[in-house]
Amino acid sequence: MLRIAVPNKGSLAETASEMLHEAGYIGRRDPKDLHVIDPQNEVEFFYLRPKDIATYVGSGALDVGITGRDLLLDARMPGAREIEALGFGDSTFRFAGPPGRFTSVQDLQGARVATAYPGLVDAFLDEHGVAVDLVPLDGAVESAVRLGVADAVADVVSTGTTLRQAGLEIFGPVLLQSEAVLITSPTQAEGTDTLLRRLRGVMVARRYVMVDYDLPADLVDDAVKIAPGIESPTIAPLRDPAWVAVRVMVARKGVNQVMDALYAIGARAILVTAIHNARL
Ligand SMILES: Nc1ncnc2c1ncn2[C@@H]1O[C@H](COP(=O)(O)OP(=O)(O)OP(=O)(O)O)[C@@H](O)[C@H]1O
Ligand SMILES: O=P(O)(O)OC[C@H]1O[C@H](OP(=O)(O)OP(=O)(O)O)[C@H](O)[C@@H]1O
Ligand SMILES: [Mg+2]
Repeated sequence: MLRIAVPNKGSLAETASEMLHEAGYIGRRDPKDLHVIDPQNEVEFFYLRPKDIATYVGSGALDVGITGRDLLLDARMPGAREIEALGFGDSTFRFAGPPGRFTSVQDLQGARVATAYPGLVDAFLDEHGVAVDLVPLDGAVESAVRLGVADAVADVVSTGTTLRQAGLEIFGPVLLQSEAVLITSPTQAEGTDTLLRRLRGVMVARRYVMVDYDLPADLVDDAVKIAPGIESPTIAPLRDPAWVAVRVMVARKGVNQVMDALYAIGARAILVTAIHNARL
């Protein structure tokens, strides 16, 4: 049985569980369940704090896990490595301080820096030759400056609202672009490939839609330039020999622009349908 670590709460938990469900695995019946066995798929799920997942996987106690790239780096577990970015839980990791107080990472020399990711921040500052006084906190680190326990913070930024509300301004380099990732233990366990293929299928289904439309046959080259698909569109004859039916995968994000452009060149009966799953 493949032993899989899944976030039990926090920003990544819900989407991670949804993806596994869409990939055909059974999930938790109760949000308090710590361990679920899925004998049909020969996997076992362990619901753990996202911050701890790299520790379990890096030590080999569990085979694979879903966590954040920032949490993986913060754990400093040389055994655990990222094998796939999962396309959700995006964030950036930044320094912030009182407006105008710091402009570059070098300005942090000797300052007190509060963070819930001391491993990640320490490694970054080491690389840049900056020595600071790290103040490790568990969360809500934005308040540390106002409350006088730190001069600056290093934290996850998504919309930037929390920083703004705390009266802090981002400065210096992006430490990291993070998202949810699939990580594996040093020896990639049997069954990991199947899990990976299933998760890739779910990502394709989330990112793409299927577009069907009818088109005058002499416009196929123009239409294929607008929507080339992943491999190549399927072209089928219609009863009217002057027309064809086209079926093509299109990125969900830009599908309305693609529909407008296809309509503009003469495509009609343009239909968009969801893809529920895929193996490319
Ligand atoms: N807006 C966000 N706030 C916090 N973490 C986020 C956000 N968006 C994405 N993430 C990612 O989620 C992971 C952190 O999840 P984790 O569950 O540890 O913290 P959390 O979402 O802050 O939960 P909690 O604070 O309730 O424990 C990181 O990989 C982080 O980059
Ligand atoms: O840029 P934003 O969209 O405002 O999001 C980022 C904030 O969200 C998270 O905090 P969370 O609510 O998880 O609380 P925590 O600090 O206690 O973890 C994170 O630690 C930042 O503080
Ligand atoms: Mg948090």
